[in-house]
Amino acid sequence: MPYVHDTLTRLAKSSPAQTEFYQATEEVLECLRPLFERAPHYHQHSIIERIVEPERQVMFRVSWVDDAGRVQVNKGYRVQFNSALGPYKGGLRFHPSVTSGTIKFLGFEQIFKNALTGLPIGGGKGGADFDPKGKSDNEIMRFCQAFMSELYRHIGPHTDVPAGDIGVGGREIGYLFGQYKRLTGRYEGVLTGKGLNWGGSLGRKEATGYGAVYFAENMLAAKGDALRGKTCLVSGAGNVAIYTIEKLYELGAKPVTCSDSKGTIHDPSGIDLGLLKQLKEVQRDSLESYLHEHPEAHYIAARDYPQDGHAVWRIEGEAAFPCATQNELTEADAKTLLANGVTCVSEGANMPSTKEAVDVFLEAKIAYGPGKAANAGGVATSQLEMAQNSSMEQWPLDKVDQKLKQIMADIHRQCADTASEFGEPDNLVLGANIAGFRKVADAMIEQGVI
Ligand SMILES: NC(=O)C1=CN([C@@H]2O[C@H](COP(=O)(O)OP(=O)(O)OC[C@H]3O[C@@H](n4cnc5c(N)ncnc54)[C@H](O)[C@@H]3O)[C@@H](O)[C@H]2O)C=CC1
Ligand SMILES: O=C(O)CCC(=O)C(=O)O
Repeated sequence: MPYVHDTLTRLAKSSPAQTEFYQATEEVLECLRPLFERAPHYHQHSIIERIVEPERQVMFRVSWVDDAGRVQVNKGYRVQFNSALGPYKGGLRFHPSVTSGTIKFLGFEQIFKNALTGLPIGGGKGGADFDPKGKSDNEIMRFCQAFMSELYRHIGPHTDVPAGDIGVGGREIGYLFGQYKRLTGRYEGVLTGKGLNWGGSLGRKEATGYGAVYFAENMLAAKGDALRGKTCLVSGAGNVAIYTIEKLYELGAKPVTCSDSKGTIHDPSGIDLGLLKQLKEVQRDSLESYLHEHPEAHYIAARDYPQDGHAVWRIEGEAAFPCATQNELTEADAKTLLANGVTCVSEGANMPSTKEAVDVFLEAKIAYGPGKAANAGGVATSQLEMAQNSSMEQWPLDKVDQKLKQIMADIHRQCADTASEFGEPDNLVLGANIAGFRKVADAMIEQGVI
């Protein structure tokens, strides 16, 4: 259909050099072809033209002073992509690779992910090209305060509610919240992922990883299978990876890998979760230190791995959980995973598989859960945090976890039903994109041209 090509050509002209954003857009638009054939009114309302354009983008300078007294400058972003279903909702990423294209791809994915949760949240994302690695606590605090000194004007509990993503965890949310409160004088649910004794929700920290594992369990159950007893490959070593590993153990599976930007750990007897948490959540150390406690484990340094792809995906296993970053799993990786007997891939990260890798999974008809469905448990639980904040309650952990489990089952059912409705029952990419898009597009039509 010409509209995919036309839209991408227009985007390339109006928003140059945003390759990750084009990749995310192309996937969604390709999936919408059969919907548009059945429902041409989406064309008449120019929904595609409107949905690929953020409602608002803020770019700003973040100036802060490092420990040596030097002034440092970074670039900050908040993209308020779509508010058809509710206030903008989505994380903040602090990583040196961040550009406006990164934030736009993440914000675009967030629209459909948030729609799939069935909760009243629109799509947004933000961040900065700031590198938290090697910074002192005081530098992190000063950066967060400087970042919020601009961001606070654009957010609010009923307009836009940021949260964490790569490089933004509980510590950063604390500093951001403190500065928002200082600037506005308001104590309100303007951020999620907050500390448990000042407005946070039990279960939010764990939710993205747990949700990705629940999603895998749903995909496997639909095929008469389960995670119990399976050897699992996990990439990343941050928030999502750690709680993916924790839930895999709880469900009787054996996670044998994790990775950070410097290298991969393969521990055939199972990743030592207590040690991983200590290294990454407390010491903020490199994974190589895992070997001090477990000299029998294998460490593959990223610099020694020049091939196309990532070391995690070349290790034998039966289920795979990419939980690090975008495009970390290539076509060659996907082929190796299949050759090694992987039958389930559930994406904790956003867009971790390249387009070619996704095609390999879809062709093989394995249980493949795309990020916008499989990792939606994090943002869904953020919305549960918003609900608790607005009613000034704190729910017990089992209530939050039951809701999370149900939300992940509902997302899986929606994706699977929609995929079947369009004649491709195994294609949850198609199902997720059409199901998410329909909700947003229908709301946009009902709300008029704005
Ligand atoms: N935190 C959340 O609630 C959610 C996060 N996500 C996505 O999950 C992914 C991971 O995010 P978090 O765990 O929150 O971030 P994090 O900052 O806690 O951890 C990211 C981890 O991935 C590793 N990593 C980054 N680049 C890598 C590379 N090229 N190779 C190997 N490892 C690499 C880092 O070393 C780090 O250990 C991202 O794609 C994020 O957008 C998705 C939904 C919600
Ligand atoms: O919890 C949130 O609001 C956002 C989570 C997020 O950034 C994501 O789903 O990618």
